[in-house]
Amino acid sequence: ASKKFFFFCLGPDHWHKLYPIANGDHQSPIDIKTKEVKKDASLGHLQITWKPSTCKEIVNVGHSFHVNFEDKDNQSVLAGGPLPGNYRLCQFHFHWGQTDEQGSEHTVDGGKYASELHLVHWNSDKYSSRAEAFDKPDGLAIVTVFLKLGSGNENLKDVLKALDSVKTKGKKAPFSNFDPASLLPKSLDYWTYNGSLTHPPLHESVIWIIFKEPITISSEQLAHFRTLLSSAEGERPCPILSNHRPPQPLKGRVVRS
Ligand SMILES: NS(=O)(=O)c1ccc(C(=O)NCc2ccc(F)cc2F)cc1
Repeated sequence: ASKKFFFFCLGPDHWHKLYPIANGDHQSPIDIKTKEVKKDASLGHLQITWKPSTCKEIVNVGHSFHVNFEDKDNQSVLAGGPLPGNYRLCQFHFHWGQTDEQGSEHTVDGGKYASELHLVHWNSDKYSSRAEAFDKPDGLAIVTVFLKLGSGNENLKDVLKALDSVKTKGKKAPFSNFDPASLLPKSLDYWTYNGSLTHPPLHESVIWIIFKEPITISSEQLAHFRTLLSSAEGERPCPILSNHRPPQPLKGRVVRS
């Protein structure tokens, strides 16, 4: 595991040596070229049922932080849109950059946002756990919200405050009764395409659902993300200044809306 973690830290250009799928045909993120998006009338509305009571804890995973949800039953689920059935919410996390001018993983017509929120769900109709679902082509559905540099986001305050209790790698703290729907934009119009996890093990197991409308985040809130440490308690502090993978080749895939 430490070898894998070491590789992780070498950065995206080295991952293919340990994870050959990094050069696969369904890698994420991608640049969304809006003129090449295909309108698909068969795509329905998303059905989002997230229960704040299933929110459980916040964890420093070394390269980011995860807010984990209780996923032993179908209380917080996603369905509709491009999905064949129910997908259970298991965690959300953010990606950010060294400066406010970059940080998102997906880009739109080459444009980068300051940050990107991923709400990770697994196919609980077909698989019995997230671990079983994680490497299956229809295993995961990740709802994505762009964060545009602007005024402070009131709904991020609780998450940012909780960050102060998980500063160092491996630390976790209780985090309950948070409503992830408070981080959604007004419009639920979305793009969708098939891709992968954006960092190792890079499984090509993700149905991506990306909202077109961003929410906002302030420069101070972004700076707060960057105070998170990849170092463990007692080690020399090493801030996580950026954790976003650059866009990958589309390889003939079609983005639909
Ligand atoms: N940035 S992203 O949204 O694309 C993303 C989401 C989740 C994970 C993850 O949990 N990886 C560890 C992991 C944990 C368990 C498991 F079974 C497989 C596995 F990849 C990686 C990337």
